[in-house]
Amino acid sequence: MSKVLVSDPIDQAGIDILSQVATVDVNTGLKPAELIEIIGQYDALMIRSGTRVTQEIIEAGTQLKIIGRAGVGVDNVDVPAATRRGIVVVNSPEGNTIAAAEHALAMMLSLSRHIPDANASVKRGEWDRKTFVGAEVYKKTLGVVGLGKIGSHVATVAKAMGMKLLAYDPFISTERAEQIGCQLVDLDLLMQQSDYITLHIPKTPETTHIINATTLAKMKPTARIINCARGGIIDEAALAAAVKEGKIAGAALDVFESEPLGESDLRAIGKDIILTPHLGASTTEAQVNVAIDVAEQIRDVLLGLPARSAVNIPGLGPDVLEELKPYMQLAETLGKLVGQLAGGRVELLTVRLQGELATNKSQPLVIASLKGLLHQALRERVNYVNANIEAKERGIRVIETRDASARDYAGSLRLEATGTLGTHSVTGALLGDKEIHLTDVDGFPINVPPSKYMVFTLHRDMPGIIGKLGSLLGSFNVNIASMQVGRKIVRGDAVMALSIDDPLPDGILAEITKVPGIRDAYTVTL
Ligand SMILES: NC(=O)c1ccc[n+]([C@@H]2O[C@H](COP(=O)([O-])OP(=O)(O)OC[C@H]3O[C@@H](n4cnc5c(N)ncnc54)[C@H](O)[C@@H]3O)[C@@H](O)[C@H]2O)c1
Ligand SMILES: O=C(O)CC[C@@H](O)C(=O)O
Repeated sequence: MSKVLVSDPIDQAGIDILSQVATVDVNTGLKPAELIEIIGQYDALMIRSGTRVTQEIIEAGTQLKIIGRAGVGVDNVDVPAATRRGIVVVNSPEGNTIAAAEHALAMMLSLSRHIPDANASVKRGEWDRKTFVGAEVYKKTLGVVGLGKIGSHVATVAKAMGMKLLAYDPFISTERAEQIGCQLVDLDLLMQQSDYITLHIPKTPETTHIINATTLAKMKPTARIINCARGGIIDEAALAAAVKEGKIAGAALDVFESEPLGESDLRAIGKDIILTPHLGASTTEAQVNVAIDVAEQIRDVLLGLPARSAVNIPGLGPDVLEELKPYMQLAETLGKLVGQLAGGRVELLTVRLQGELATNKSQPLVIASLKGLLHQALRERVNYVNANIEAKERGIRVIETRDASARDYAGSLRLEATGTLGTHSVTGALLGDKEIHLTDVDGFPINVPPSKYMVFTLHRDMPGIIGKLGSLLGSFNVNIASMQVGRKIVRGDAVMALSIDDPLPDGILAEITKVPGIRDAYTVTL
């Protein structure tokens, strides 16, 4: 049975799902060295934001197939390192959207009405109605930085509260922003004109300290800023100084450059700064959503099924997978075949989508072709996650072409591999939408279903050659299951495809090429 380590607190609903297929160990609060020590026994790791999955941990996780992040941000996972190792990284892109958006809205209202400090003052026995005079958000301008899932929900609710909306998001169309009721502006204008600014962007090299002393200086002295996205998007030292010096009216932070928050000037500022300990996703509803979402994906991957929200398998969403799955199997088989025919080191792979297939997304088919091509060298180490990287690292160039006019089959796929030993090509199609057939090898038309063990020959089409090959294989006790010859002209060059019941014993390939008329022979395991 597979083993799953859950290293941050997750809802029981997730544990129940994982337990259907695996032994689940919940072991939270581990130090990095402790995690490194035990991770080697596990097939899957499920985390929230508390566990930092570094390259070292990934390298120690020799059995790991999947890392599941019960939440949105995967910035606590070294995704490139996981990808290199072929480990799928999944998240829950939508499970806590509402929770995080509502936390940002709560922060905005708490800031404008000083609720945390007013509450603390009453609890201390005071009745101070002067210190806590607030401001209304109605008719004020909210600047939303990042108009994705959370930013859009914040904007929609804020609009209903009568706020005017500005947004900065270079990857969102004006039409989309207008649908939500936002005017798209650049960051400078947003900083200058907003009364409240709320951040909903990922932490990337571009967004790190995107809010700094210079950008903060552009804000109105009455304006307030909220960060429920990621620590490090705001320069905390610059923010503390801006609030302390009255350059801006206040700030509310749920996330920090380093978590848990250590020594910080932010703690020393009174009612104008509100701090929460990364609570954006901490609602009962969100925790059930993300736990179920991610646990289901871990379960599926452990059962050999695809994950629906893998962050490191480009272009392989659930809809694409469903539609292209049979063609991906075709691509992988053709990749295995052409790689073995080419032998040696392949330098160039040309993937041609033909007929109906020409209108489809090519990326999944390229990934599957590369997975097949690299199987010979990497075996189980290559998968949909790392096939592209492994190919790049080996210097394999990929060219994608399309030919919608190729109509022999509804849709077909042609792979051509050029390597140190020459060029070979194979074409395949699906019969009845499912059954894989090889329809061409090295330009010679054939029509055979691939089988596990095959032999291909390039020979002259002449009387007696098939019989001689049959007798030779028979003399070595090799049983032929099927045989087909493809030729372009009578008594010209031809290709023979043989399916055999067992692997070809060592040394026989050389004997085959000694048969008069046979120029080349290849053995293939699919
Ligand atoms: N506090 C929490 O507990 C909590 C909970 C959930 C999510 N989050 C964080 O909230 C953030 C937003 O999550 P989401 O689900 O809305 O993500 P999302 O991917 O739906 O939206 C992010 C938006 O940011 C935009 N963006 C990317 N780079 C940008 C840049 N340089 N400048 C401006 N815009 C940019 C994208 O175009 C996208 O529209 C993430 O950082 C996520 O990790 C925090
Ligand atoms: O795990 C958490 O509680 C935080 C999750 C949140 O930061 C996210 O990115 O989804």
